[in-house]
Amino acid sequence: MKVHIGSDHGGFYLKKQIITLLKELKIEFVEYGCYSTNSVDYGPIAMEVAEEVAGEENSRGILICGTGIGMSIMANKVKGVRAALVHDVFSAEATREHNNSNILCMGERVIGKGLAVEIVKKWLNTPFHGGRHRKRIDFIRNYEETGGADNDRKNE
Ligand SMILES: O=C(CO)[C@H](O)[C@H](O)[C@H](O)COP(=O)(O)O
Repeated sequence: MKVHIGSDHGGFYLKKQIITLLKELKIEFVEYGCYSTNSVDYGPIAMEVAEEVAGEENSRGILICGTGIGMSIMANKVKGVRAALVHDVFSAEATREHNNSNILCMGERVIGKGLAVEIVKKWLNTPFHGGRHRKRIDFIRNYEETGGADNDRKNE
């Protein structure tokens, strides 16, 4: 698995700490901006990471800003991306098992390093459960591809 990791200025320090973790875990990664605490916009960074993840099989993304919200909104605009904004370990596990999320978003102004590290470890190591969750993801994918034209609007 390869991890694409980026942040804006609001997530810069936490990105560096997570990169240290990825090195310790010997996980291949590519770092994207930003490269200092100078103010930048999260949109272009989220877009770049999200497009890489969407275009490369078996890759994942980690995006960090002040809250994780701007990053997750932008990343989820990219077809094939399922970005999850996560600030607890339970959700980190659930979003892998249920949503097969391929991008993890976090907010440096929301959680500390210790919790963020536990979230990343859980998120990286938890497999997708498939089964009933697969058709729910297919529903989203179909919406992306067709605008929902033939999505069944009934909940079965
Ligand atoms: O997009 C965000 C909020 O949803 C991020 O937290 C940004 O990092 C934040 O908006 C940046 O704010 P700043 O006041 O420009 O540092």
